[in-house]
Amino acid sequence: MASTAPFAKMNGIGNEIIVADMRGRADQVTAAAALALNADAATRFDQIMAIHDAKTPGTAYYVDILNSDGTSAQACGNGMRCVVQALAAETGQKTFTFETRAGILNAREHADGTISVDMGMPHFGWQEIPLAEEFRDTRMIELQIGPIDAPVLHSPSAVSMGNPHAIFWVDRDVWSYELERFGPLLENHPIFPERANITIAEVTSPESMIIRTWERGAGLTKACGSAACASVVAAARTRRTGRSVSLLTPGGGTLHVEWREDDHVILTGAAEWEFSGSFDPSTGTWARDTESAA
Ligand SMILES: N[C@@H](CCC[C@H](N)C(=O)O)C(=O)O
Repeated sequence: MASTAPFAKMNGIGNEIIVADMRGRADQVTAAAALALNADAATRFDQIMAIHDAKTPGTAYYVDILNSDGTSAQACGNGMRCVVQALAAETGQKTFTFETRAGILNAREHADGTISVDMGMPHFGWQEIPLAEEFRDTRMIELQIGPIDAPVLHSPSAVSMGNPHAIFWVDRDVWSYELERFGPLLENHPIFPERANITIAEVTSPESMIIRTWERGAGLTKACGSAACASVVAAARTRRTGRSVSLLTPGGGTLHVEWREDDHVILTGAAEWEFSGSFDPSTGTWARDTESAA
């Protein structure tokens, strides 16, 4: 294997993450490597979080995010928690400032091992999300799926958390919807020029909801952190919940999201290491560390 980089297979409450250590190197994880890693059951992932040397003074690292289809993403809340856990274990530090395509973000590991990531401010303008046509009010946009006179899902809220999200509100079991069928159609709908992450959300109280997400570039996942943030912001904007909400996700894990009065959205939850190895960032060829678990 040529010029390998260390990686850790991790998960953020079930969101499958590869944390790749690209520090001290000038190359990138290629789309071909992402596709190869995702094709192997042992390294199948939803996102790769590639940690690079910092580009901007005041930040510790630049984090590049790749979806399992090889495309780039601006934000990944669950992946950022995995990055923090890996770096905290290595350095003993508890707080970090990162740069991503979406901008600078801060994160902290708490004494109980949970991690909070400041996901920045949400954006609601149709050009910021982006949408393909003008919607003055993105709390509810015109979009539906299913029969025209009896849509199965309709009128989602649209939000940017650095990446595009559409939240469809439902009042019955989120599992009763065929998200695996509707997800790809909605992700690639012409209204979303950069595609979108598609979430079905059931509000269960002013402080709780259940969500399922079809992720742009990754499909159905066990959790999506930026979708949790987008769902809470959209729910609070439409007076469905308050600004501090716990979310049950498909993997059975819980995330907590607080939309602070200063407009920043804080995502809190757990992260878990599974095993470590090394890989070729240009091809995805990999080997497991011999002392690794599982
Ligand atoms: N799993 C992530 C979101 C990943 C990015 C997304 N698929 C996109 O392309 O925007 C999370 O935890 O936020």
